[in-house]
Amino acid sequence: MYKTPCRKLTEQGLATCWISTSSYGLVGSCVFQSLENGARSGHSTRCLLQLFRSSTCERITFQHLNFLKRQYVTKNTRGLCQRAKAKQEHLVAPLEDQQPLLQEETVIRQVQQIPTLKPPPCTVTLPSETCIHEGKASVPVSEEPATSQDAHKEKQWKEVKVNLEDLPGIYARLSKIKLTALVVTTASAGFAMAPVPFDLGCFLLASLGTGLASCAANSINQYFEVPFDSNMNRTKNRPLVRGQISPLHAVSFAAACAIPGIALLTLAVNPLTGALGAFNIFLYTCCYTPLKRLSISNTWVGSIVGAIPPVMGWTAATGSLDTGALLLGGFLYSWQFPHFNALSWNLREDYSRGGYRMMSVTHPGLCRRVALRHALALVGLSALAPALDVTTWAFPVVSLPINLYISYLGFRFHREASRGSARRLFFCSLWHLPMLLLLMLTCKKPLRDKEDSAAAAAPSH
Ligand code: HEM
Ligand SMILES: CC(C)=CCC/C(C)=C/CC/C(C)=C/COP(=O)(O)OP(=O)(O)O
Repeated sequence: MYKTPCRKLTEQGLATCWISTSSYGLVGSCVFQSLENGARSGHSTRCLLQLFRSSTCERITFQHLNFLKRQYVTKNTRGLCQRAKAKQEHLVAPLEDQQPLLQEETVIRQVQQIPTLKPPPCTVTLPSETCIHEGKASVPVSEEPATSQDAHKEKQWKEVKVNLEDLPGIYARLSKIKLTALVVTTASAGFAMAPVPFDLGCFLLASLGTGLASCAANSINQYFEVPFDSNMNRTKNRPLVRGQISPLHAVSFAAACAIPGIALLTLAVNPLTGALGAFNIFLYTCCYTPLKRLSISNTWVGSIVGAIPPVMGWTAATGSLDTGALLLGGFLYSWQFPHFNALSWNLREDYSRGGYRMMSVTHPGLCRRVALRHALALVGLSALAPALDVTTWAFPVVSLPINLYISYLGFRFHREASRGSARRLFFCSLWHLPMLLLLMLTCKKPLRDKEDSAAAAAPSH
């Protein structure tokens, strides 16, 4: 009886391991965020945060890591405080609208004529002047009438406070949750297609680990692309671009997903699957993401990233990398070209504004040819499946209609090069993949057939 290579860790040991690692990371990032929120509002929380931070000022903190300095100047690091001077009231920023100021001045004059109304003295702490670790007193601002205080407050740099109930939605968008869901589906299909008895525990652990790894990869990808995403209509509302969470929070979330995810895959499934997951995070964040701005070859690298999850599903079930795993990966590899090339066709302006090197922008003919070529490749791969003993011969027949349809749309996209043909091909790709995987599962080669054919192939003594 075939024993799946799924490591038989005790359930509670495994659960403890995962819960402790990921909850530390997640709780850590939430606590950090709520402390940061609290520090802005309450003095006691500020002392607590100061305690937390001053206790770590000798040790390396996140703020010392260069890559986090880039986007946001944090308030609590000596070298990072901006020495902005409080803006003189009469100096108005060039982009500021003069109108409200004129109204304010009239209102101020009216207010000053009313003898009883004396606005209370106010002390406003300017963020750039509140280097918490220096414990600087708040900078007193001369007594101003109420309305201009509001105007003054309006001009101040404000940190966006995260409401804890918004975090699930923010994390979902950081993880590109719909893309991650389909990635996990492909990994599950790879697991289910493997020629071994189905192990539910291993299946769930492999799916969870792959999903966490995908969430981590997408979060890091978005962290690296903040400056460019802000230039694209499609991505300008992403959490980091809008400042809904800090880079430190996003990176903590990515770590809180990556560490337990890869640990689950390595310890609870098998080292090969864990290694593939870690490699894929590296490939997506450190190869594909920078390549997007350098060369059109990024799409081929991205297709490898998308092809690895079904291979991980197969290796999770079998513990080995064989032709069936590569076939599943081949399906995903080819599927991504019609999927993305069609999508990017209607995003050419956006992609060029974001400074990305995409075929649709620089090589439009190649973009359409590659999409058609790989749509047709899906027909060929479906015929290969029974030859490699992954499915029965019914699969190429039942999958032919949807493969011919996506190829037809690919042909129209290639010939017409219109927005409509591109949109139809992209949306077709979103249902074609799950449908193809479902048909593959229904046509999976029965195990006993495999054992019979293996026995028949074995030399008789
Ligand atoms: C070369 C590889 C790929 C590239 C360049 C790519 C690119 C994209 C882009 C730019 C979008 C639009 C996202 C948005 O609306 O902001 C998208 C949507 C999507 N992609 Fe891909 N993708 C690739 C591979 C994959 C893979 C491997 C999967 C899953 C197996 C996938 C599943 C999806 C899904 C489900 C959507 C719709 C998500 C939504 O509407 O929010 N993609 N893809
Ligand atoms: C196990 C594991 C690590 C799986 C990772 C799977 C994964 C994240 C696949 C995505 C493939 C891909 C290139 C998407 C486009 O990203 P993009 O940056 O071009 O999309 P964007 O422009 O919308 O940000």
